[in-house]
Amino acid sequence: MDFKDYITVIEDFPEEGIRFKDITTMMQNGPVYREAIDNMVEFAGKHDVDVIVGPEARGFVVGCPVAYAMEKAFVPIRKEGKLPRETITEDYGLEYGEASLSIHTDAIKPGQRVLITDDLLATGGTVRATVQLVEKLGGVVAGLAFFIELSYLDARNNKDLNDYSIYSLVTFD
Ligand SMILES: O=P(O)(O)OC[C@H]1O[C@H](OP(=O)(O)OP(=O)(O)O)[C@H](O)[C@@H]1O
Ligand SMILES: Nc1ncnc2[nH]cnc12
Repeated sequence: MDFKDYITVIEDFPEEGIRFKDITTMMQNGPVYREAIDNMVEFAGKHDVDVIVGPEARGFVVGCPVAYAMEKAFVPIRKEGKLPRETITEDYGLEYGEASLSIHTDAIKPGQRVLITDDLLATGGTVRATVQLVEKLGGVVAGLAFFIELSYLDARNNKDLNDYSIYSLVTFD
C-alpha cells in the first residue's frame, strides 16, 4: 500500500509557499484509513503505551481510532481556551503561524507512558509543545506517530525531538 497515492498536495494553502498535505482524501477511503490506523497501532504495541494523546484537530482523527483499537484512554490537547477545567498551556510556532495549546492537569498521571499522535510532522512546533505538556504532568513520552513527515524540515533531528522514537507512514522530501 502506498499511502502517498491517497494524500493530496495543494500548492499555496493556507498561505503562499506552503505545499499543504491533505489527508481528507485518504480518509475518504475506509480500508486505506483503517490500514493507516492499524500501522499506528502496530507501532504503539511495541512501546508499552498507557495513554494516547493528540493535538486538535487532526491529531484527533489519528489518536482516537488508535485509542479505540487498543482500548486505551485518549487525551485531547486543545487550542487555549477550549478545555473547561484546570489546564496548563504552552505557546508554540508551526509551519504557518503560532498559537497556544492546553491540556487538563488531571489528564495524565505521573509515570504513565504516552503515545503522541498527529497527522503531520512539519517544523515539529506542535509536537514539541505537546511533549512539554505531557512531561510537565509527569508523563513519559513512549513514542510519536504521524501519518506524514516533511523530511525537508528535518524536525526529527531537532535537539528537542531526537531522543524520541518517531514513526511516520509517509515521508515527503
Ligand atoms: O510540525 P508543525 O510545524 O507544528 O505542523 C504540524 C501541525 O500543523 C497542523 O495542525 P494545525 O495547527 O494546522 O491545526 P488543525 O489540526 O486544527 O488543522 C498539523 O495537523 C499538525 O498538528
Ligand atoms: N504542509 C503542511 N500540510 C498540512 N498540514 C500542515 N501543518 C503544517 N504544515 C503542513
